[in-house]
Amino acid sequence: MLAQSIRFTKMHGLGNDFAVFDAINQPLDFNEQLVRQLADRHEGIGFDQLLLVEPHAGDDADFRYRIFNADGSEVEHCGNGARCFARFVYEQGLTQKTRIPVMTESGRIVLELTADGQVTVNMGIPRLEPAEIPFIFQARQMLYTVDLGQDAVQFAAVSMGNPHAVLQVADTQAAPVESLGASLESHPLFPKRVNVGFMQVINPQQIRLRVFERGTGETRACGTGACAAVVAGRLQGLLAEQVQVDLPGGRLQIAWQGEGQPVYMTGPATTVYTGTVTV
Ligand SMILES: N[C@@H](CCC[C@H](N)C(=O)O)C(=O)O
Repeated sequence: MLAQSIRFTKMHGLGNDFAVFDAINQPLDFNEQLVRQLADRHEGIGFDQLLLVEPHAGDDADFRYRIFNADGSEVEHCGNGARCFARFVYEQGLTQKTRIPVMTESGRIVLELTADGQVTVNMGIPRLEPAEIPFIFQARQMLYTVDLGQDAVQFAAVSMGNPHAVLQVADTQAAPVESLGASLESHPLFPKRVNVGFMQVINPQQIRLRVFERGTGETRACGTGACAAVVAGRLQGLLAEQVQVDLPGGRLQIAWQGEGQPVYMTGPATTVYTGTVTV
């Protein structure tokens, strides 16, 4: 096959980094192996996720937003990526709108570029039934206990379009993010694997959070993880409607009125550089 040079933009949301590709103006054909190769931080571009901007057929959204983890798996949603997606389509002149409806694998979300340079995303309504996460458990519970061999762990399970387990910890600095994150990520009770958040409640308006992401490992920030943690914390009566989430890479504002309502996420989206890569 002939080598092809393709344009991309390197972006990040609080240090959760992306290569964003415009698949409207250039022909692209990614597969799992190519994504892994491009994600390699020594031999590729290096990123946590690859984001694809595609046309959307239908008038319910302006674009199709696709997401691939660094391990090549295609996933349903990415919150930090959604903010970068909005900045990308606006900066590249693919839209003049500042309120942009996009279609993801898990449904329609709305991205809004705000006057202060931030991006607010209506992240949709969280799903809590085990089958919707998906999580193999008979009935919905506020907290689930799962045996991991020597230890039993307790967590809340939330789908923000993608699956999350949220554990409460006394101190995120001391939390076993790598070891426990990896064991839960691929636990057989989560047939599509899971993102694992470690949440420290500072007060009802503030949490600290570290996330071991499915298909990537620990990232500096996880937008859907921040939403899932606030949903889990609110359902347990620990958090207020507006919560500041402090991640290793910086701060997100999350707002959730309660069950049946969408979650709103606000934070920055940064363009780093534009380049070409030959594949
Ligand atoms: N970094 C993301 C989430 C990316 C997808 C996730 N790893 C998954 O597999 O569901 C975010 O900001 O939400």
